[in-house]
Amino acid sequence: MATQYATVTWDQLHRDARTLARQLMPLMPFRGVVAITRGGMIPAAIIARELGCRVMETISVVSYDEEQQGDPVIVKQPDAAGNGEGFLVVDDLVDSGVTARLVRERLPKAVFACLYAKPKGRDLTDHFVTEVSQDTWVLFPWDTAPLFVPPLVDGGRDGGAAA
Ligand SMILES: O=P(O)(O)OC[C@H]1O[C@H](OP(=O)(O)OP(=O)(O)O)[C@H](O)[C@@H]1O
Ligand SMILES: Nc1nc2[nH]cnc2c(=O)[nH]1
Ligand SMILES: [Mg+2]
Repeated sequence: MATQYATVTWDQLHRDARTLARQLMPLMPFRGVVAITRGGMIPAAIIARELGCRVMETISVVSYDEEQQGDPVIVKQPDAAGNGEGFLVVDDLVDSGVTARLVRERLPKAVFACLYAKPKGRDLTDHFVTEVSQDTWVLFPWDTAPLFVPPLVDGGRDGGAAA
């Protein structure tokens, strides 16, 4: 169970996706990009734009219900990617590594990249931008919304420092 949360803004996500694309430039060209849905779709689109990739495929793995992990199942196959040769697989993050392991079994020849990596899953990704601790739950911009926080003088929590 996560003991802390890290909020990623749209700006930060875009910067991190561009940083990852820069890391991947030496591996060009790719035949296409495979996004692990759903979390990998926006990072994959940003990276495909930076690398000039027009061919995009998806693989859908279902394993989490909120923060609770179950057995992973591929509910949509990446048929256009064959065994992954020449393809770049993109996800938002690796946590336990369960999703990445299953996708790598399905696409053994692909290069795997994600924005954020927790220690347990780090070795399952070929590339990542930032490591976060295992007990941190990353909140992506599509998971969150800006909220009104009452001023301290009105009895509000410390919205800036403690949020
Ligand atoms: O390394 P793991 O422990 O497998 O966790 C990482 C996976 O979990 C999240 O996806 P999720 O299953 O929540 O689905 P979503 O992308 O559709 O939100 C995240 O987007 C990764 O794909
Ligand atoms: N949003 C989100 N989904 C996850 N799936 C596995 N770990 C995480 C995480 O830290 N944040
Ligand atoms: Mg996911």
